[in-house]
Amino acid sequence: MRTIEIFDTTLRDGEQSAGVNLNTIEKIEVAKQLERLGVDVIEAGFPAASKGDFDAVQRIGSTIKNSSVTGLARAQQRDIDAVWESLKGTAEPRLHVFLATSPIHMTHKLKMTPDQVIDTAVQAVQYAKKFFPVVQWSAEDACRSDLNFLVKIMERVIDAGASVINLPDTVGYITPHKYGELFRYVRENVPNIGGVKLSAHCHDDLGMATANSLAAIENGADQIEGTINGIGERAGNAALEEVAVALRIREDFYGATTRLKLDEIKKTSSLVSKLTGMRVPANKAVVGDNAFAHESGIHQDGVLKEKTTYEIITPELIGVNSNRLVLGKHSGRHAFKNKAVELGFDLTDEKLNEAFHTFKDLADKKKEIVDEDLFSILTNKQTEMTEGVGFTLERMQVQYGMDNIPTATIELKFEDGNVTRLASTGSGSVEAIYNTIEKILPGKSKLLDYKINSVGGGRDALAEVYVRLEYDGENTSGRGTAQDVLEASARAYLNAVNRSAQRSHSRGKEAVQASL
Ligand SMILES: CC(=O)SCCNC(=O)CCNC(=O)[C@H](O)C(C)(C)COP(=O)(O)OP(=O)(O)OC[C@H]1O[C@@H](n2cnc3c(N)ncnc32)[C@H](O)[C@@H]1OP(=O)(O)O
Ligand SMILES: CC(C)C(=O)C(=O)O
Ligand SMILES: [Mg+2]
Repeated sequence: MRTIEIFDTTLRDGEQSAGVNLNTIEKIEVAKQLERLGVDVIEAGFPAASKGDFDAVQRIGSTIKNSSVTGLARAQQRDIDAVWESLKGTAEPRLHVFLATSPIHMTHKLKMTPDQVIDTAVQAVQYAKKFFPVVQWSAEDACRSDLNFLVKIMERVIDAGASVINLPDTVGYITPHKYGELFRYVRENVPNIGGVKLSAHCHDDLGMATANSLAAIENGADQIEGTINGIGERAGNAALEEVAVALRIREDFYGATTRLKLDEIKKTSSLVSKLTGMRVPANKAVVGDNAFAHESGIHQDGVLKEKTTYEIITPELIGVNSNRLVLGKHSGRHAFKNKAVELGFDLTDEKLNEAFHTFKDLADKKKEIVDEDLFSILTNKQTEMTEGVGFTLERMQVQYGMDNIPTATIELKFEDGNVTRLASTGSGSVEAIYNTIEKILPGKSKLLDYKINSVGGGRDALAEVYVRLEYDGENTSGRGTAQDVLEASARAYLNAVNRSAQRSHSRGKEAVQASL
């Protein structure tokens, strides 16, 4: 049985999803969960893109021990240096460097001739090899590239030292049969390809990312790139959980496996969904809420008689816990801590204690506490921002009546301890809240997007709100959880503003350090 390496790019290509913006603490949590899932490589970011990306890659590189960590670079010394600076202390620093090879990209975007593209790619790989033991080179837009040109440039970058070659379907254009042919063709025609790993990187613009990845495996790909829940640029990337579970369920056909611990899939999916605010559709393969639900009589009858009539994947395979009722208001710290560990959290005693109090408060108000509630409480605690930056919601009162104008009165505490209380109206309760908050805040803000989900089920479920804002000219996003939708809405707004404040705070600290 062949083992396919899994290259996860949730934190790089996945974070390129419109509206997704993870901070360093959140990225570290995702990376730790990817490590538990057992991915071979974590692409942690694009260090040259920003100071925030650089820091996140550096911190992930020093935190993660059981997966390789890599960073993306353009074929430029500056970008390669940034990846090296961020990863040089790690056990096996890896570089992922790319350059487009399709006529469309070379002509219109890079404004380079094919020969210039070859020279640039070769120089970048040669330069990178001075530092990195493993260099992966990607032919961006490989699937719209001329085959002979691909063979020629691959031969040159392999000579220059690239040991992994990725053939991305950057715009999700190719079909499974053609993608398979591409892998076979380069294996048979690039003279120095022996010993080089071939990687597939698919996008889902035509809904074929998983099928294309599997076709690549059938035709000799050694590594599959993708993201959790298939998030990513435009329609997203190949969903790694789909590829891995397809390999397991159709082992008979593919004869290939991965090192993933499949029972960590559900947890990883929930974490990525929660932190990015990108909800997994109920009908999504493998991780959707309905993936194991049987609705119609004939199906239910079949499943009751024999599960395999309508179930090809068991919930247990991906770590779905059928025992949903776990803790209640009479539970103590030990049971809570056990459950936190079982759910994959490693909080400090102090944070665990704070999370326990939040759980107890919720248990007083809510009939049943389910895994989703605990997951939400613990993730919020684990990814909580540094104390003392931003604004705190002290009090809120909202008046709503069908014949009245909704009015919100809000008290916010500033970083320096000052408290401001104001009231304002709006056409609805949430708008009244946001108008009031905007009046109090010193910066100028504009709401760009608002989403609300319930956590778990039942009429007393927690509400989780995601917002995207422009605050002081910068795009930011935030999330808030509370039992009341209005409180969750206010908390999400303030969380977005505080994340923006924290970024300016870090920039300010760096400027002071640089001037010393
Ligand atoms: C298919 C993919 O997913 S590619 C990865 C996409 N990810 C990102 O873009 C990460 C976020 N990006 C950024 O922060 C910025 O775009 C930066 C910091 C990388 C670059 O910013 P800027 O220097 O302002 O350039 P800008 O983004 O406007 O344009 C990209 C430039 O890189 C060039 N370029 C694009 N790809 C490559 C490459 N692989 N190698 C070398 N140059 C490249 C473009 O031709 C363009 O050059 P030009 O300025 O000479 O026209
Ligand atoms: C940078 C490369 C690998 C990429 O993301 C793509 O081509 O889709
Ligand atoms: Mg991509």
